[in-house]
Amino acid sequence: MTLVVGLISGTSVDGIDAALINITGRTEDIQVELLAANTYPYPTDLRSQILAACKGEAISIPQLAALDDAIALCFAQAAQNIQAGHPPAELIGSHGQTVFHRPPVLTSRDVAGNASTTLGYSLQLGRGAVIAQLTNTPTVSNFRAADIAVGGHGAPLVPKVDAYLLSHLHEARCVQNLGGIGNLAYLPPRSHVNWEEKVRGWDTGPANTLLDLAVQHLTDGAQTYDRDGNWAASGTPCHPLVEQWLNQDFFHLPPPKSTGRELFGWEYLQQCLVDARSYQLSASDLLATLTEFTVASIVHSYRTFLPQMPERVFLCGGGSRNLYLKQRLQIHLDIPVLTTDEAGLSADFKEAIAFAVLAYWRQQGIPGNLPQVTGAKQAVLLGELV
Ligand SMILES: Nc1ncnc2c1ncn2[C@@H]1O[C@H](COP(=O)(O)OP(=O)(O)OP(=O)(O)O)[C@@H](O)[C@H]1O
Ligand SMILES: CC(=O)N[C@H]1[C@@H]2OC[C@@H](O2)[C@@H](O)[C@@H]1O[C@H](C)C(=O)O
Repeated sequence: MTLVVGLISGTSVDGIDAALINITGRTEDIQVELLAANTYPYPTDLRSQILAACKGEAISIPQLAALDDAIALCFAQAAQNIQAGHPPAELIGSHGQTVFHRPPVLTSRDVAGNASTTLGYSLQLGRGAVIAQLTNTPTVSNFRAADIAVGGHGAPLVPKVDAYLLSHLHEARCVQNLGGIGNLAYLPPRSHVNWEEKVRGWDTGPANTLLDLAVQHLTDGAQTYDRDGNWAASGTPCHPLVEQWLNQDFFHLPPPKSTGRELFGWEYLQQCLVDARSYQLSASDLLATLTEFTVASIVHSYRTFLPQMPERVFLCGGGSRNLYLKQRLQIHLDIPVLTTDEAGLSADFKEAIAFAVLAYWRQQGIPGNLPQVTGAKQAVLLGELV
């Protein structure tokens, strides 16, 4: 039994998700017990600085260093707070805060069809050495770098954890994360020969980023998201606009693929607002249309790139609490749409749990990436252990 803390702040930049878990077993036989979980919001000023960096605003190297350590300090505090009242954790897995993500780019193809790509780059702030020092606990961080160095996207990394915690003996499942960005893990039945090799995963596009930015725009910053999707539910989606937005190259790229706020961020929303003008949409229609865009991008991704449709879909991430989004997905997919809570794994804290498991695998010498998901040349140990 190993007690591990997992920490992550995702692309929504809404705060640090922390989970304290007990791990037994290794891969096929791994089991996790969630002992404590909480979200610790960033101080407002720090969140603004992070969002500015994500937006691509200029930042000097001394400012970057200060931001890195301010984030590390918050992560260390979260690690300490989540352990209150429990025996001390043996290990911390800290994803950190993504401020930049660039997938590998295809540069050329030779006559035999072999692709040449530039390496991707993904920057997570909140250095692990500082967290290890402040918490006096071995810490694994910088999980994406090793996968990227062997040609992968460095994302998504959670599908291997999903595979061992959420796959079913006889049922093909999808786990759909609805964070700032959406991503899926396709889990074939475990009874299939070599089922692990048939696991798939990729980023589906925006989940909540555009919706959140639109709500902030419509309320002059008074609200940050559409609670339960109530506002969008009072509108009507504009289907021609959704079709137009789905023409974006990203949705037609075959996996492996990953994305971030660099593509589906503030500038993207500005273009959506311009496009929406010709349809004279009300605020609620705009939110319904952006919600439908998220739903359509997921459904298109499943129908185009999955080897077969799953029998059930399990949602996780903040968007799984958006009842309107969930309802629209259910209607379009026409298969049962549940949350991972209903499969025994917290929908709100699954990513934090996953980074605790990935840290544990790093310590145990077990690779954490799935090459068929990230596009890496090989399976590698993920993260740096301090
Ligand atoms: N009750 C709710 N109703 C509607 N939306 C919600 C609700 N709760 C959370 N959300 C949405 O979920 C978002 C946060 O989701 P989450 O914390 O999973 O994202 P993240 O982990 O930052 O992103 P990613 O997985 O892309 O890294 C919020 O910004 C909000 O849009
Ligand atoms: C670079 C980065 O932080 N990517 C995140 C983001 O948020 C969702 C999606 O895009 C996913 O690819 C990834 O996160 C999860 C934790 C993953 O690696 O599986």
